[in-house]
Amino acid sequence: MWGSPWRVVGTGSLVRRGSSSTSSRAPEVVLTHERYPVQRLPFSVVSEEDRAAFERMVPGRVIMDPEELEASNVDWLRSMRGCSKVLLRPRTSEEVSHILRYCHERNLAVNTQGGNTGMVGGSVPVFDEIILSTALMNQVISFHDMSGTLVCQAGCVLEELSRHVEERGFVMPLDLGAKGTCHIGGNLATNAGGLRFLRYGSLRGTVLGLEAVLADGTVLNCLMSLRKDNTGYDLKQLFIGSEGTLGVITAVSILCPPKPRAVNVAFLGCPGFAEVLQTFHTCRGMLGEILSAFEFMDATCMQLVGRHLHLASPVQESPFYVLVETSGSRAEHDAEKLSGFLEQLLGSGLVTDGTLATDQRKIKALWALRERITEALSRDGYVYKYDISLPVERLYDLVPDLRARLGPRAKHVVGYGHLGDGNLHLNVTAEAFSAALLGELEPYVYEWTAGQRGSVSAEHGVGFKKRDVLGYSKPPEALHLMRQLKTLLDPKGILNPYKTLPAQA
Ligand SMILES: O=C(O)CC[C@@H](O)C(=O)O
Ligand SMILES: [Zn+2]
Repeated sequence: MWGSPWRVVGTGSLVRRGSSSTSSRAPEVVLTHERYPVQRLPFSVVSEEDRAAFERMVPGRVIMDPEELEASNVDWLRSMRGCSKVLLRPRTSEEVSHILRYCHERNLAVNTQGGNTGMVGGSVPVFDEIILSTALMNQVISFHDMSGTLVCQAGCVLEELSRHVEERGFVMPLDLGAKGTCHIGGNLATNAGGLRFLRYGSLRGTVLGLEAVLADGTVLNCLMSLRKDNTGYDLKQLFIGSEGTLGVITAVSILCPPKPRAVNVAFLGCPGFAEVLQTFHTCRGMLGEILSAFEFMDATCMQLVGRHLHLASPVQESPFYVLVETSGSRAEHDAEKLSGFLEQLLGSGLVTDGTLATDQRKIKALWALRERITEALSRDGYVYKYDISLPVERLYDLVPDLRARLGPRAKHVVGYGHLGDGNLHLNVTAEAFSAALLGELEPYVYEWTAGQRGSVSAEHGVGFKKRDVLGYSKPPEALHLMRQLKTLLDPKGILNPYKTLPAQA
């Protein structure tokens, strides 16, 4: 019987707290330019006179204290370290404009930073770039109850926005593990994907407008709230996913869908990846439009979540686990549909055990198992991260392949991710960073991905770490056009240098 194996687990946290340095044995982070071959570009060095000028622009918000700077010079993964000596905290677009106009004139490089939760080194300086933090640009400007349109400053924390719109009967179309820390501006700048992608699609579709400050200080106000605006080039799209290299996003207008009245989550154990795929196929067909997430993780992920975060599996040990979420409008009807469907899965052998959660606390606990894998991995050692898009039927092939290839040189090789979006998170952990291990992983992983016509970055972006592998996913003509756009919008290249575009020979 389906009824008996269902068990529910205790509540878990959905917030990515602080940096991953929670482990007491976290090794010192070496300077990025010592680990990777990169030359400082000829930008000016911040002088006393510059500091005094910034102090006039953002009084009391020019940070030079080394301890405060430390948190912004090092990325969340503790894999990159810049050596910026100045962090600025503007409150308004006007202040951002004054700062950029000045930096443009003085040829000073700027690294925009939101919550600093990025995975590809895009949010931290590589050398001594000025850090422009959006932390104090955290005001909700308006919310329109009729349309569900939220307009806010770029530094609002995603989870706070979620709360704001949920109190009004709507949801943010974006949700991700770092929600307690990441900023909406950073989400747009990286075109973050996350856990609701299957349901609400890309941010490119739900963002209605934005305001950005260009490298020379020009404020580009495209903060529209219209569903339809077919007036030529859609300039906001240039800034979405540009990772702070074309302008600084200062405000956002985003369309929030109505909050689903009935959310249910099932957590299932599957005997193999073929069964995971078949379960997805069946879910799509049977659950139809109420299917809102389909995530998977392998057994090693579950072991690490147990070992490092003490979260217990709610189902019997299995080679794979699947999290299925439904979001609909009729609570009982949806729960019945899901439960009937799951019984069928169990009967067919696609699933060997499962648990169903219909109340908020249990739903959160099940999501925590999936959302907190990143945190568990960060406590396992140094993490090599790959975030790739692949044809769904090939999604897991690379994981056993790498396990065999790397043998004991890797501590763990895991695969998990947004199966419904064809997005694998392939992570390899080791005791410490090793250039030799990196050399075995790259370009192998990227060549393999390109061989499947996949993308070397499904949702985490390019940042610093992937800038030289874009050629695996984009033709030379596209890279050339990207560079031309960069030159047009940021002729001196002061905005987030060393990121997103391949290094020039
Ligand atoms: O840590 C990772 O590799 C993935 C992070 C995030 O995109 C997730 O889906 O949990
Ligand atoms: Zn993800």
